Amino acid sequence: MESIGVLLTCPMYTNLHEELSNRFNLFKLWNFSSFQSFSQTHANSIRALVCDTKIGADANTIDSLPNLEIVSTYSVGLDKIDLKKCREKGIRVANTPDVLTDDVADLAIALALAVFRKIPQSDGYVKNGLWNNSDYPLTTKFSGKSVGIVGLGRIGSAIAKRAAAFGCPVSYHSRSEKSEAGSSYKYYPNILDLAANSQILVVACALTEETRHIVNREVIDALGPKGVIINIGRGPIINQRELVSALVEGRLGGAGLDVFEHEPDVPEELMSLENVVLTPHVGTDTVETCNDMADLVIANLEAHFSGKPLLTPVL
Ligand SMILES: O=CC(=O)O
Repeated sequence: MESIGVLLTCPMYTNLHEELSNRFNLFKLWNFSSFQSFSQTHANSIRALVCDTKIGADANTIDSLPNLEIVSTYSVGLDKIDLKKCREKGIRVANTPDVLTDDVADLAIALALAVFRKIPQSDGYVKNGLWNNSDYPLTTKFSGKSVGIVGLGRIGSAIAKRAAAFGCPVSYHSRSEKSEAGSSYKYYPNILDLAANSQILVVACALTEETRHIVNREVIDALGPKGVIINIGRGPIINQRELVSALVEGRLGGAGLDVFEHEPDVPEELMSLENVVLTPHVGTDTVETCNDMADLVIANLEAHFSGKPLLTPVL
């Protein structure tokens, strides 16, 4: 397969780069001054595109690569890929579901614990030598808080399982009621009702046109001044302007955020808030999971170019 041209849209995980270049004729887009300068010379060579949550495959990129057959994304999220265009042009798409579910669900719970128990602040308290002066102030209990999950897919379900183990009653909102959730989790057809009946709202759905800004001012206000939002999905699912003003004005109790509307830019106002814990979109970023994701990206490419079924097809 050494002659097959594969384009990597941006730096991802070095093991993935190495494994790809061992098997394919790998082009790294960031080694060129612009997409135009790359495509003028190499567009015809590219039969596969490997992208991720930072730089995906938009309509222009897809149209500029006349021999593109497959997009294999190093992510479960598909919001950076123009799926309509891929469908129109018969381009296959594969992603990396399942292997990353545990890590993202773990981070959701970790963020909730960090916000309620003020783990980053109490760590700073010890490291800054303040413990000798006085005990750390009391925090808030996480176990037993009602958790509302937006999106009960693979990751949402894994969060639900974890939250239930902490004694948290779990409810959810999604497009339709999930039969497999049975009587364990209460379904709310309306996200406002979910927020009004939850102490913690966890955003775990995919970003689509329907879910963009689904968490708006009304939803935030329904959660209220003691409520906490956790977002491990995508930034634009929450109206970030409304989130920031609710936090600054004390209309929302706190937030644990791994994703942002214009990442890596993070609103300045969030930096100094005690009730906010921020992580830089690292939900899947453990060595174990990144190795599994990289293996899946490559396995999908190899399957495609050997005429075998994709392991995790989207299209
Ligand atoms: O955000 C991470 C992913 O979509 O894999």
